[in-house]
Amino acid sequence: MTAAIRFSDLTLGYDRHPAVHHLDGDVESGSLLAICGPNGAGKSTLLKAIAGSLAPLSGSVALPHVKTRDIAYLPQAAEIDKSFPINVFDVVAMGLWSRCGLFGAVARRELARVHDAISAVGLDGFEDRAIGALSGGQLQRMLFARLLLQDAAVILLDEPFTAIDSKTTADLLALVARWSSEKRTVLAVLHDFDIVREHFPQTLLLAREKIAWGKTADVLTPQNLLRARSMIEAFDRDAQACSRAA
Ligand SMILES: Nc1ncnc2c1ncn2[C@@H]1O[C@H](COP(=O)(O)OP(=O)(O)OP(=O)(O)O)[C@@H](O)[C@H]1O
Repeated sequence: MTAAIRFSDLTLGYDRHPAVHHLDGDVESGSLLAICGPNGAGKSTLLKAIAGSLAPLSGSVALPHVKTRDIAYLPQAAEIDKSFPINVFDVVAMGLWSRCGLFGAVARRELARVHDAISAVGLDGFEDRAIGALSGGQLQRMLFARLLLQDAAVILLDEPFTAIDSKTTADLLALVARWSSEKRTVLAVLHDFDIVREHFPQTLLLAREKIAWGKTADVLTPQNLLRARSMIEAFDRDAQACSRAA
């Protein structure tokens, strides 16, 4: 197997308070991996480290065959500033930044690609709409259009279907399936186990450390889920350092 992402004794945290402890393992290139776990388990923290926006406290996360520009990251909806005065077209066009530069003009030939991406997520006619005037589902469709244009080898999705209706979820899951068929590596933080069981062959169950990682049916067992919950409930918020030896 070729590893797209390699975790080596990875410990992550904020102000030296660990949030993810001693994670080891490889994410296989082209795999479709769900990251599950209770609130506060460290799932978003892990995606941020893979995206390169959070440096490890110790250990490493490596993407041996992937350039930084080849990672696309969809943050949680709560992290998007909807008051920013920008329209749908311009947000989606930002998906081209690795080719045009962040503030570069979109070349004429690229305009069609932006329109195609907007169309692919069902937002035809919304090009000039300010993002503050989009519904939650429309906003998520727009962000998926941007991901489409990024054309990345590794795609990180943080709770992509939270508060999204079933039709929009189904449409966006079809895009995830398309990315997977194109052999891209897709990691998604998800709370809906029905979606995970149906659409994600592999799962990492996290509760500040790895509880289980492998085939989804083997990971999402009542025993593992109970263990994950009790790990989070037992967590000492004031702990300065990891209690396990590195
Ligand atoms: N910027 C930050 N500064 C300090 N602590 C943080 C920060 N972000 C997250 N944390 C803490 O790190 C721990 C893991 O948070 P994280 O957001 O990764 O969890 P999660 O599994 O994604 O949770 P949820 O399901 O609630 O989104 C939590 O205890 C959280 O309070």
